[in-house]
Amino acid sequence: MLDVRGLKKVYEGSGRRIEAVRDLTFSVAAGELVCLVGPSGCGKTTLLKCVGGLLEPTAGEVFLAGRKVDGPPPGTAFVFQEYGRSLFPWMRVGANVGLPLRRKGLSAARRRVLVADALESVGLADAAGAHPWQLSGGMQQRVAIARALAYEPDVLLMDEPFAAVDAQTRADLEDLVRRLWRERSMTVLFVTHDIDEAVYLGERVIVLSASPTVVREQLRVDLPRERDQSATRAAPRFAELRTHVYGLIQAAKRGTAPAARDAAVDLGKDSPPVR
Ligand SMILES: Nc1ncnc2c1ncn2[C@@H]1O[C@H](COP(=O)(O)OP(=O)(O)OP(=O)(O)O)[C@@H](O)[C@H]1O
Repeated sequence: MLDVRGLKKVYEGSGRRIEAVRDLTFSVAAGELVCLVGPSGCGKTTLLKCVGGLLEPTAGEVFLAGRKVDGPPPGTAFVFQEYGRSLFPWMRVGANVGLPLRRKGLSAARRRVLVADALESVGLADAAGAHPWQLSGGMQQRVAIARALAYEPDVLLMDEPFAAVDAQTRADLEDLVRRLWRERSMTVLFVTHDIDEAVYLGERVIVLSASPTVVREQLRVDLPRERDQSATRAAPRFAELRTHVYGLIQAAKRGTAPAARDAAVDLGKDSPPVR
């Protein structure tokens, strides 16, 4: 579905040259929910923008459903971290959610159905007439998710979408993403710097190195498909996986290989190979 091959991104300008992403290669299968996790500043946002066609790679290529990405691909929706900036404050919630649908050339009646359905999916059926600033941060982020859903994307790209909400709201939104992923059979690429969030949400976790970024390891999350904030996070396997990823991230920050004991943990034997 999604193929990232030899992706490199160098920012140049004002006499500075920053190699944000060095050489990234990985694939995401159709209908997979994959979390990308890495140290702060390792180029996660840069990578996601390249995948979403918002930024041109310096080298390498991104393919989506077999087509090379050279601009925002149809069928792809973004949810960003900064919901406050991604919703238009002067537009009501329903209008915000329906805005991208205008590009699809749908009838007004069909747009109304999609907007209502998306708001219902995120538990905000009653909020269509409100302005974003009348809602809490968590509700605003649910509006941003509804806007992405209304577009009926095949691929949902999420860039640290819950970084700015409180812990309880975050847990609810994590469960919302897993539910919507299952119900709508979307491919989801979810970027986070939060290790627990990556392991809780993902069917697979791709761990990135520090910048300039490469894939450090990929591991399959062999937790039950039905996840629960209490039971899953208390499971020994959850602890094992998060400890392993934590070790990788710490080693990435130091620029060293992970400790031998940690590397020996039986993890991700069925993971796709890192190419
Ligand atoms: N437009 C830009 N111009 C120049 N440098 C940039 C630009 N955007 C990002 N960078 C640099 O590229 C590197 C990676 O940044 P990026 O935002 O992609 O990382 P990140 O992993 O998403 O960060 P964080 O975890 O803090 O959100 C950083 O060194 C950053 O300063």
